[in-house]
Amino acid sequence: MTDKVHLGHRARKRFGQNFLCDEMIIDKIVTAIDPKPEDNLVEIGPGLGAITEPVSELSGHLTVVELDKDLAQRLTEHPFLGPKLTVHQGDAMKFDFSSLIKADRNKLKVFGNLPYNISTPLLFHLFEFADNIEHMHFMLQKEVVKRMVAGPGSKTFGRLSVMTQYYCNAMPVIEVPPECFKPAPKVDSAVIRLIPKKPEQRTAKSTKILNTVCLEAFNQRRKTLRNSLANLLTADELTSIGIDITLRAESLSLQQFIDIANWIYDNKQ
Ligand SMILES: C[S@@+](CC[C@H](N)C(=O)[O-])C[C@H]1O[C@@H](n2cnc3c(N)ncnc32)[C@H](O)[C@@H]1O
Repeated sequence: MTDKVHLGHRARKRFGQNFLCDEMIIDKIVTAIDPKPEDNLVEIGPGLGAITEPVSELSGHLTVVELDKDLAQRLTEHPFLGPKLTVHQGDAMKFDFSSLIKADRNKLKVFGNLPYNISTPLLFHLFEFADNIEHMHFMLQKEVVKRMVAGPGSKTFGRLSVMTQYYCNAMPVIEVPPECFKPAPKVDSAVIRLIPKKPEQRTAKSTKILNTVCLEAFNQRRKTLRNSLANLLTADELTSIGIDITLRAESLSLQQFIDIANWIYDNKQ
């Protein structure tokens, strides 16, 4: 039970609270973020400030978005940290990250040890702001990181892989065992670096359609594309785009997913 109380705060499971307590890992994360005074830094879920504090020492200022009212208040009132922070108490999944871009401010550098229970929808929300973001560093479940970086042919290649790689160049940077957190999660963790691609590299005419194609294709991943995509296109239509209808979703490249989505956009809208 005592494991659940860290720095006088009882961890709330519903907010996905697992606080980092390993100085070496914190150091590695801060080195990966490489904070500078001119940076427009944003942390999601600062919690008790494990990463916030060393980042603020290097940057002088950062914005934080924290859902837990007690933790947000604790940070605001913190004698040393408080003055260096702009604290937004609220849900990062509803936060308009573009509101932090001001004429005199650089693109955002976003980071956080994310609440694992909402990490996928939160990542999708952040992808919407790809044009406002320079880079992101997130601690996630190692399984999620594996899925994000998986390529065609891999068992973990799925919608999260396609959508992550559509928006960003993604690379795992640090592996983190459970004992580096209080309380310790039941799973291994890893930090991923995400660098949004330039708008001209993101050639889907509708990301909504791209997402739908992924949902349909991977929903029944053991089926061939002729069957799994039957709700969206006929076998002839798929063949006309150059897709082998006897393949499964896990064999398609990112570009082929984009080609299918753009064909639907051009012909079925
Ligand atoms: C895994 S903890 C990380 C805390 C701290 N950054 C650390 O590394 O020790 C996740 C943090 O995200 C906060 N959180 C949970 N859901 C959130 C949401 N929807 N929006 C913003 N913050 C959230 C939690 O309250 C908690 O502080």
